[in-house]
Amino acid sequence: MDPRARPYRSVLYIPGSKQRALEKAKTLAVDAIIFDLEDAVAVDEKPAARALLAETLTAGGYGKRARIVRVNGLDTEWGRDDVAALAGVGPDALLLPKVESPEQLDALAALAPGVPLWAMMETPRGILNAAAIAAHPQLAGFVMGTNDLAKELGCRFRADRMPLLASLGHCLLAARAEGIVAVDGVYNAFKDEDGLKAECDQGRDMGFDGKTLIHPAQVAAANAAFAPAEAEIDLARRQISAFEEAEAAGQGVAVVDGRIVENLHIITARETLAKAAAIADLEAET
Ligand SMILES: CC(C)(COP(=O)(O)OP(=O)(O)OC[C@H]1O[C@@H](n2cnc3c(N)ncnc32)[C@H](O)[C@@H]1OP(=O)(O)O)[C@@H](O)C(=O)NCCC(=O)NCCSC(=O)C[C@H](O)C(=O)O
Ligand SMILES: [Mg+2]
Repeated sequence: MDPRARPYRSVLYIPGSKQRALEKAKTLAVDAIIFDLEDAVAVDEKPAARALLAETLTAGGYGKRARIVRVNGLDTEWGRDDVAALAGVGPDALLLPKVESPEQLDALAALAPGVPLWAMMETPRGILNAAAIAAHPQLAGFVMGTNDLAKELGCRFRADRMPLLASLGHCLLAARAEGIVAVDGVYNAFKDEDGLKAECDQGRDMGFDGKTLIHPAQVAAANAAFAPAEAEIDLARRQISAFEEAEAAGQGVAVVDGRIVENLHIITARETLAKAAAIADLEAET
């Protein structure tokens, strides 16, 4: 199945230790949830969070929201127990942090056969190996870990994210080459609506499928930024109709709003309409 067939506009992290937030998520209009056992959970709380998450996911109640579990790295004392407890409770994917090589995914795949895997891209070595990681046969998605990446690079946080753009673009190339999902990193200042909107728009402009979020207040902005706008849907329809008319008249090119429309634009137009339909389906059921 095409991993990009479903929307990933809003992908909300929830610390696996926070029962109230785990409940709250059942009411939020998110496309996907990352149930986190890694950095959002304190060391002393990890075993209890793992047990709570296994119980919570077994009980269900998350509707059509994609359920992604971020386990601890397999080189930590918790990683293997996380996978043992959660691979069997029906997650839509397991997310491995700080992936640097396809061999790390092999190790996770051996513990979770058949479960789709996602990779956090957040270290310089991981970014450099993005093409090989994206090509792993069980991999379905990348999540950009821009906090860890900024830490590793020693760069400053800037509104335009200039220091991170090479890494973001490199991972997008790798994801698109393999047809997997690519979700942008988090925006830490969760009360800054304007800043969040600007960063969502930048991620959408670059080609990301959506944005990872840390707070419910961020959901609406991400859903809006990563959905096709009404004007884009209208243009897609008009392009398809004009191109079909041109083809019927024996021509390979149409003109819409003063711009040429060729077969390649029709592929994009159809993808826009398919994405809008997938979002409508999801919103009808969550
Ligand atoms: C940032 C927070 C610590 C803020 O928490 P809090 O002060 O409790 O927020 P509010 O009081 O405004 O909460 C209002 C209600 O919303 C619920 N809530 C809060 N956050 C979430 C959430 N993430 N998911 C679901 N529900 C949430 C509260 O429970 C309140 O509910 P109610 O009382 O019933 O109305 C907190 O938001 C938080 O912990 N966020 C997640 C932080 C996190 O997951 N961090 C790790 C991921 S980021 C990262 O590591 C990325 C990557 O690896 C990298 O390197 O970049
Ligand atoms: Mg991280």
